[in-house]
Amino acid sequence: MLGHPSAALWKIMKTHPASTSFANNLKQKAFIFNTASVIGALIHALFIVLFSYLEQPILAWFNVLSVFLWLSTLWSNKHHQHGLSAAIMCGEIIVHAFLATKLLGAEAGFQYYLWPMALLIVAVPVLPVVSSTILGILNMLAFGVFSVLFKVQLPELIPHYQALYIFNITFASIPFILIAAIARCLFENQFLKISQLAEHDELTQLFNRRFAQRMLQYYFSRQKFNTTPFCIALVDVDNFKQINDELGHDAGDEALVKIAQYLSNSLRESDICSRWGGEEFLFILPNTHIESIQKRLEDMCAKMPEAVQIPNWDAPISCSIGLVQAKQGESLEETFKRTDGLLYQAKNNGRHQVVSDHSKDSVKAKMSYC
Ligand SMILES: Nc1nc2c(ncn2[C@@H]2O[C@H](COP(=O)(O)OP(=O)(O)OP(=O)(O)O)[C@@H](O)[C@H]2O)c(=O)[nH]1
Repeated sequence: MLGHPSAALWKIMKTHPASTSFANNLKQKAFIFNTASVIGALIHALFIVLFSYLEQPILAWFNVLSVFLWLSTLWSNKHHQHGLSAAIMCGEIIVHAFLATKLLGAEAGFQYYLWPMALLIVAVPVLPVVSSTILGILNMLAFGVFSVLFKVQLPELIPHYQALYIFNITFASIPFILIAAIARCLFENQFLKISQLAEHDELTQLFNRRFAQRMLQYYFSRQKFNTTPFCIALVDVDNFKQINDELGHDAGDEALVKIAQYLSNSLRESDICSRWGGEEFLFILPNTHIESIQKRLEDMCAKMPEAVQIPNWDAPISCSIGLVQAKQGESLEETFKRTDGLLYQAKNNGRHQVVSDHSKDSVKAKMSYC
């Protein structure tokens, strides 16, 4: 069973390899790993020169091998074998840090490269979380052991050590910060994309019913402690079936998009305009009394036929609205039932109007050209 949302997403991506999320995911991983491969190969090429200068032939020759290993990860990245790339990089860094700290001592600072490696392997999801955490811990264990165990082996190199130490700390910390920044950007981007998909209606780009329901629950839960009034309006497009029947479903969709734009543009920024389903929309209007909002909705309703027009359709496109102000102590279901009842009245009264519970006897605010 897939309990966690990311597990569900992972399953979708695996079952539908052509999906955008899967392609984006591969692209992002390939970008991170290709960057790591190139930077890794360059730094190790630099180390060949450095170790030759320090007369450390074992380390110089090992770095020749390292350059090939890091370049070989470009091949595994190309074939989306990022787990293999991570294993090669991780293995190389551990052996390299071991050799360098053993031969030069921990003061040379080569063990610090284990930090960005640990971060890369844990932060970028190329291996299952347990394996990557174990590998990350292994890197950090190696860091601790090498730092404690290996003392300076070649005292004559001491004048170089400060420069070497600063060089290593710098080159180890740059990828560390970079990986953290990339991981954060990816997380934020993906979070935004997923929230956008989860909370918005695909056709109209308005908030969807799920989001509106959550917001309704939020405002109702707050109402117990807060006396700020808020209103709800249920908006239903009039005779929409005719548009679909006569012009086809695509023209109907086009009309819905235009209607949605018009409705949401007519509200304040703090109001929530959602697609409740089909040709029905729900407004949540916080911090507002019914007296002030009713006039605005009447205006919106009156101007709609002029504002919303689609090709080959001369009949006015209008809507009917049921509007209520939430009452203290009333449940969400009861309030919603009232709103639905007023919308029903608006339809029965001839459509293209706002009916609210503004006055005691449910004032009907009928538009001049109904
Ligand atoms: N094109 C399109 N049509 C939709 C969509 N969702 C619902 N509809 C159509 O909206 C129409 C709703 O019809 P009805 O419930 O009879 O309502 P109506 O014709 O608007 O009549 P009244 O509400 O009584 O004024 C149906 O034809 C649905 O197929 C959609 O996403 N796209």
